Amino acid sequence: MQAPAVPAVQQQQQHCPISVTSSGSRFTTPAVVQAFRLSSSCFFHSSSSSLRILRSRADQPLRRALSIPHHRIEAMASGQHAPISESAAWADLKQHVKTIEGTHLRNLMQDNNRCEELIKEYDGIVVDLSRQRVIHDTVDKLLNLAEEAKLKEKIDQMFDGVHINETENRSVLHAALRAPRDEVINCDGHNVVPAVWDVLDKIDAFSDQIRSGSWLGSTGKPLTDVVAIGIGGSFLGPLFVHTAMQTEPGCAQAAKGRRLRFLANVDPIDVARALLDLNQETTLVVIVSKTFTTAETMLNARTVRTWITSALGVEAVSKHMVAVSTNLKLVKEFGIDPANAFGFWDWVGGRYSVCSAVGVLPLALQYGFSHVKKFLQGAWSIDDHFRSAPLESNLPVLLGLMSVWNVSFLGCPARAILPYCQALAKLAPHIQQVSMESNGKGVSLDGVPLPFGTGEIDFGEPGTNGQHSFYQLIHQGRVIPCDFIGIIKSQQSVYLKGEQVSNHDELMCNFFAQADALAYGKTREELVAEKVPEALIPHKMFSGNRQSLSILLPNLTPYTVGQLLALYEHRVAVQGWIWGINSFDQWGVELGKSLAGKVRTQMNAARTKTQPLSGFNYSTTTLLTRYLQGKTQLLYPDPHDVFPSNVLPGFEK
Ligand SMILES: O=P(O)(O)OC[C@H]1O[C@](O)(CO)[C@@H](O)[C@@H]1O
Repeated sequence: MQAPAVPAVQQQQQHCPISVTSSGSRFTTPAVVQAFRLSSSCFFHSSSSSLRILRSRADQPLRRALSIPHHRIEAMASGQHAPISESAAWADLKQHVKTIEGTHLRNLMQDNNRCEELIKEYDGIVVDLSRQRVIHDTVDKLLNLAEEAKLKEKIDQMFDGVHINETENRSVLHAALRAPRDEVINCDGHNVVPAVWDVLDKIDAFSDQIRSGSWLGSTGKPLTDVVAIGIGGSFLGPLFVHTAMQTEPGCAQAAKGRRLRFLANVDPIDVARALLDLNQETTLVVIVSKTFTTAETMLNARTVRTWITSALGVEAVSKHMVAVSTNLKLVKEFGIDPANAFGFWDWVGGRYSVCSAVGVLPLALQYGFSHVKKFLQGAWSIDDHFRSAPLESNLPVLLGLMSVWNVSFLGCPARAILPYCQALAKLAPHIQQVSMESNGKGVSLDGVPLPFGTGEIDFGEPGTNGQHSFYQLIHQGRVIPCDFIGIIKSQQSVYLKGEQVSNHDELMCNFFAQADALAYGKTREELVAEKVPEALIPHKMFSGNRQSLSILLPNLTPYTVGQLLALYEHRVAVQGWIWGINSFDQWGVELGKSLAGKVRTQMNAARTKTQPLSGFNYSTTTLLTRYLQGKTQLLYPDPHDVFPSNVLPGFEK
């Protein structure tokens, strides 16, 4: 690795007088040097004499000489951190963009040494970064940026249980959820690993009771079907892992005769879909909510409780409903025996909770705990790598840095997640939440508006389906950095006699082809050589030079699913730490929730007392009025229970 670049301010220092005269005052050398030191650091501290000088009325020539804007001096004085974009490492990367703009991946890919340097491997996972628009220097400069952002310290702080989620005053310890029994991970002075394993052991025993039939429903029948009710992080992660495990032969075998459904949306259509063909007598309902207050989840929980009790009576709740939450008080108030509740902790963020009981319970019920344990072990393999590997060979760090490079320097705010594996169909929706809820922020950790955009717009579909959908835009329209994810040994094997390749090989041919198509493109010369008519040449040209990265997994087992999950989770955290934001809160979801509450109150008043709407703008009033006048709506007051009635047309028996 190269030596860190000389920070811009230090370069200035070489040209700047060592003492500055301002309004007749002469500043001493140490003050100027100290100011230089402060301005070259990402972290600014108050109470230094240089700050007092800089804030004084006589400071203007000095500030100008140091290129420090007044608002920054004030921020320094109040203890705020400078945005990373004011660092020398950031400026150096901005400058470096010009060098990269003079390159093309078509040429960069010919440098085998470069490619070799950019292909990384850990615990069976190969990450190929050679199709990123980077050269050796770029990686060095990104590592300088990581150093400037104190990335290593941030990673250590996370694993040390420091309250890095500052706005909620919480630790961020989802890694502890998959730590081996003998690991020590402290939060507020206590090792949390034993408590994690208490819950895992409880899930192991409970899932075994359900699966073996030693726990029966209220009418004495085995509970073969599970409906997990939850939304956001209490849904997307478990759905992703379930979808990935469903077709894995060992898991499929273990799940024989069982069904796992998810109910997330408050839309009654989702209720109908989740309950279709299920029988209350053989159904176990798991209510999953970290807070146990989420409006959608709680209405769905009450709805399904009614579905259970209307058929089996109120006493059936104790046999047919369990809960996963950090709020065991509300679980009890809901009517679920605390003995049938599986807890977790406020140091687990909702979108990082799939390795807590949130995911482990429904998945263990479906596949048995032993399979889920392997998933946790896979995630821990990456956790351990993340906390201990040097940054230059640390997979989540490198992935995160590449994303920062693409978003903040190459101007590509979106990212496509393209698994060439149908079992990973729910990876992109899950990572959408992990990434966008974490990093879609507008202010720094200090609450200061950031002068650059953060976060990525994540979307994706499995290949090759995506190829027949949005890849046109990726090839000839906008530049969207792509993550290609391929599997060496498929969960399923099909080879038809007489076909050139097996079905999985056919899929993977596309995986390999797409990355090169994006990188190389197709030139006018190539088209001319192919005798393409002149009029069509502009339409058939591909600029190429479109970056992607490839992740190759040996197979798709619970273990590698865990690895993939942790890889993305930590990558997102790396991005957030570089940008200087809090990736672990989500205040941006609150406003819409509270406005929905206001609409709910008025909706009820309008339906029950035909009260006129008030306080809404013209647009909302018009649409709400039209909605309320609709003839197909339920009429209040006649709140008959939903089940068994015909309010779910098409699904009644
Ligand atoms: O698990 P809970 O508390 O019901 O929250 C569900 C989801 O709602 C959010 O708070 C906001 O969408 C997510 O962060 C969370 O995963």
